[in-house]
Amino acid sequence: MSVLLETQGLTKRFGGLTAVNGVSLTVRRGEVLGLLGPNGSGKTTLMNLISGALKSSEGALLINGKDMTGSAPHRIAKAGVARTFQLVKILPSLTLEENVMVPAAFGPEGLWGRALKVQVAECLDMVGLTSRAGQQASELTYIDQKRLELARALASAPKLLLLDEWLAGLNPTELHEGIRLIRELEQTGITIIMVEHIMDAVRALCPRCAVMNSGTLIADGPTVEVLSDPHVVAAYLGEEDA
Ligand SMILES: Nc1ncnc2c1ncn2[C@@H]1O[C@H](COP(=O)(O)OP(=O)(O)OP(=O)(O)O)[C@@H](O)[C@H]1O
Repeated sequence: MSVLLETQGLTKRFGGLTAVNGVSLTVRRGEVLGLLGPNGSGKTTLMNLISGALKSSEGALLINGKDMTGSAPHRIAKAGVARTFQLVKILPSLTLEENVMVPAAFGPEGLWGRALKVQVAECLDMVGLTSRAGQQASELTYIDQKRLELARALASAPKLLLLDEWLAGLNPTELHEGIRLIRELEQTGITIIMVEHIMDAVRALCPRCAVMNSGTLIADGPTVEVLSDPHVVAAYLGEEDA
């Protein structure tokens, strides 16, 4: 598997606070990487650096071998990165179809006409929302809002999908559905980095995980090994285990 994403000593300072501190991470095509760590350890900031929402203070970001350090979010999106947010971002007054149409038409793919229709239909189908395409987004349940957000992220046909606690807040049945959905996505060959606190989901979906603490990467390896590392368990995961 070839390398899709590489961060080299990526660092982000907010005034005197170093939120991400020299993180070097390599993600290969088709991998599903779990990004773990206690609250405030820098996971979302790292996702923001990868998506271009934040510019790094130091270090480099390479996507598909290309140096994208300091690039604007739309350039990084064009390079194949899409994301979901911790707090769902959908357009409540629009239909589901329109919600997906917006990023498909105005995102890096810039689709129109028949190609746009096909892409919207495929994305809604991938997340199981085809039968509700014409419904208004405000009418959706929480899990369906999450599905829609995922469809919006998929609209730009990303190579790398960043999921920021996409499974958070789901009840056990919904969680089961959510895990199944991510597994289906994985089978399409897409590369995924998922920030996740739900350890059952991490075990089910991520063969590899990386753990952050106070902005620093403290573990990176096969999930079984990382999660059973006594230091990781005791210091960072014990209280979070679901
Ligand atoms: N825009 C900002 N300005 C100042 N400080 C920030 C900013 N964004 C994040 N931080 C700080 O950076 C640190 C890392 O935050 P971050 O949100 O990346 O952690 P996290 O691991 O994603 O936490 P959580 O699991 O709670 O979402 C925290 O101390 C946070 O308060």
